[in-house]
Amino acid sequence: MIEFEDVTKQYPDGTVAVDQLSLRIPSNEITVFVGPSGCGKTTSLRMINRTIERSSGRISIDGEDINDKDPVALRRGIGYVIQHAGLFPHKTVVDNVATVPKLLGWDKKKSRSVAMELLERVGLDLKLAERYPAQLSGGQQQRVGVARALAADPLIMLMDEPFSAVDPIVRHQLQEELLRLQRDIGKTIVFVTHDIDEAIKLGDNVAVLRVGGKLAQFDPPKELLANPTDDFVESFIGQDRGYRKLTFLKADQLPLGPVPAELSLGDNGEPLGWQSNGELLPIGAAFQTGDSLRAAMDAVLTSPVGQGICVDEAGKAVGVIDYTALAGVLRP
Ligand SMILES: Nc1ncnc2c1ncn2[C@@H]1O[C@H](COP(=O)(O)OP(=O)(O)OP(=O)(O)O)[C@@H](O)[C@H]1O
Repeated sequence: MIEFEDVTKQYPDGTVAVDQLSLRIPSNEITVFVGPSGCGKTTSLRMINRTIERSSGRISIDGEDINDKDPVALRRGIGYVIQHAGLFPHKTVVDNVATVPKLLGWDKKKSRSVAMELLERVGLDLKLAERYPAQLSGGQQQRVGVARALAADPLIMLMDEPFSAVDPIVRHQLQEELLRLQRDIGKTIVFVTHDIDEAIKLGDNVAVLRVGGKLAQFDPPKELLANPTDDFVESFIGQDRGYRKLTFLKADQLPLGPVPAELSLGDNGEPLGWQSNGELLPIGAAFQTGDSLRAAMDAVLTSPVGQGICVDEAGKAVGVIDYTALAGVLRP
C-alpha cells in the first residue's frame, strides 16, 4: 500500500500544487488520479518516486517512509511511463527495453530475451523490435514504454497520461491491453489522466482532485458515479453519469430472446447480417454475456433492426435483445 498522509507540495514560487492530500493506494490495483488541468495530478504522482520532493506530510510504501529509502533504489522498484513514452531515440526498440535488465547486471543475451518476452506481452509485433522509436506509431511507442517500465519487474507502476497522445481507437486498444496485462501481473498502478471516462474504465479506485491540489473524492468508480460528494465532482463526471453507470452492470442477467430466422448465420453460428427485403443489413455491435449493460445497449442502438445480438466467446450468436426487453431491465 502507498499511503499519503497530509502531503503538501509548495513550489519555490509559492504555488501550492498539492494541499494536505491524504489517501491510501491499495496494492495490486489500479488507482487513478483525475482532475482538471493544473490540479496537481503529476506532482502527486512524481512525489511517489521522489522525482519531486514533498514539502510536508508523509508518503510511505508498505509502512516505510519513502524519504528513508535511497532515491535511486526507490526508483528502481517503481516503473514510470509518460505521455510520449520517453524512449531513447538512438536505441532500437528491444535495446530500449533491455536497458533496465542490463543496468541490473544481467548479461546482454538474457536482457534481450527478457525484453523480447515483455514486448510480446504488451502486444507489440516482434518484427518491430529492431526498429528505432521514430519508426513506430504513437500507440506502438506507448507499448514499448510500458514494456520498458515493466522490465525491472517493479511492484509499482506510475503512469502519467500514457495514452493521451494517441487517437481514440488506439487509445481504446491500449486501455484494453492494460486491463488484460494487469489481470496477469497485478501491479500497484497509479495512473494519471484528465479524462474521466478513462479513469472510470481503468480505475479500481479513482481520486478526483480539484485545482489547488485538494482531494474532492476517493472512491471506486461505481460509487463515484452513484454518489458524487459535491457539485464539483458531479459536474466533472458530466451529465451522462446515468448512462456511464451501465458500465458496471453485467449483461448476463438479460432476458435474451431466441436467434430469429432473419439473422443470417455462418457455418459456426456467427452472425453475418440481417435479411431484409433481399438485402443483408449489417449486424451492428454484438455483445457477449460477460460484457456490461452498456455494451448490450450499444448493440441495440447500433442494430439496424433494433435487436442487439449476444454472442458467446467463440463468436456464435446465442440470442438477441430488443429495446423493450432492455428497457424492462433498466427501469429501477
Ligand atoms: N516547477 C514548478 N514550479 C512552480 N509551479 C509548478 C511547477 N510544476 C507545476 N507547477 C504548478 O503546480 C500546479 C499543479 O501542476 P501539475 O503539473 O501537478 O498539475 P496536473 O494536474 O498534472 O496538470 P495537467 O493535467 O495540466 O498536466 C499547477 O498550477 C502548475 O502550474
